[in-house]
Amino acid sequence: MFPESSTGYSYEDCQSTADWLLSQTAVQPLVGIVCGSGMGGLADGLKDPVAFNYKDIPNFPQSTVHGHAGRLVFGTLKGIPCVCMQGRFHLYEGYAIQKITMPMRIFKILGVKTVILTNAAGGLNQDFKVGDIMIIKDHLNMPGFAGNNPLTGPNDERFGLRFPCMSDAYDRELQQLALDVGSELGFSDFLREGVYCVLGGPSFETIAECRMLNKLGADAVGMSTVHEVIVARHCGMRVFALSLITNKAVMDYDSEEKANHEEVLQTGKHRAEQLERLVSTIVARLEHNNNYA
Ligand SMILES: O=P(O)(O)O[C@H]1O[C@H](CO)[C@@H](O)[C@H]1O
Ligand code: HPA
Repeated sequence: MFPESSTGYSYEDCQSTADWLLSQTAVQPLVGIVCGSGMGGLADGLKDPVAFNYKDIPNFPQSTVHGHAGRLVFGTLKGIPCVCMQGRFHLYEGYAIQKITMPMRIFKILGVKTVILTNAAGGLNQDFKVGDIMIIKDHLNMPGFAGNNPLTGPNDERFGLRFPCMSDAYDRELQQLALDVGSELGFSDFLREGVYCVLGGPSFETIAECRMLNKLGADAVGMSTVHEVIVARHCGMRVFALSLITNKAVMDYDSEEKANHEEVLQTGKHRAEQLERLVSTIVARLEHNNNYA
């Protein structure tokens, strides 16, 4: 039904990739970061970086999307050991859903406790502006409604439960921490909270689809993150996620606007510096609160 839908990576495959990585770097990451489209600069903030091209990592898929460099970078952020995906995988690249989410299981075996995911998204909420940063409080998993869920297939209890809860997917303490940090940094004017909806892509949404998604309760729409969140929660890591609103979803037949990937990458560049400060300050506070678990 879906590409290689029943064949994920085994626990042993993930373990051997994690062992290979740990044999090449002294960094034992506590925080895992995923960079969204055009947000790869987050990884450039890591101190004493050790970087691996995805093509050199055993079992790793390759990045095929412009704006996703395809490197796994280890290093420290404000003294905290981190690993950063400079480029993620998407369903529309043709990978099985188990493959695009496999890095979350590698994170877990590496010792990561908290995952911070970022993405570029179209704003459906009419109050949102391009350049706003939305703290994700919940999601709508549209591919999941059609049966395409990354946990499909045999369940390995070493990763987690057959039926994991998702009502607490986005850690509430971390959402509050991000609001506090955003306020201290003077970012409150462009910091929002909302519901992220994932679609398969790669075509952008029609006007009717955007209207429908907004009516269903989505504030932003994109083509990533949710699958990673499900797998990260399944194996017990804490999750914080945010969307950069890179474009306004077109909701009006009189509009001349057309969604395009160049605009998405451009907006990422404009907000890069603030995004990096927000994420690195949150990471530093994780240490302060000692709230890794
Ligand atoms: O979600 P990220 O990886 O940030 O990328 C977003 O930007 C791309 C579309 O411009 C899509 O891949 C969408 O999901
Ligand atoms: O408008 C969008 N739709 C879907 N994915 C996206 N990623 C960035 N912007 C968008």
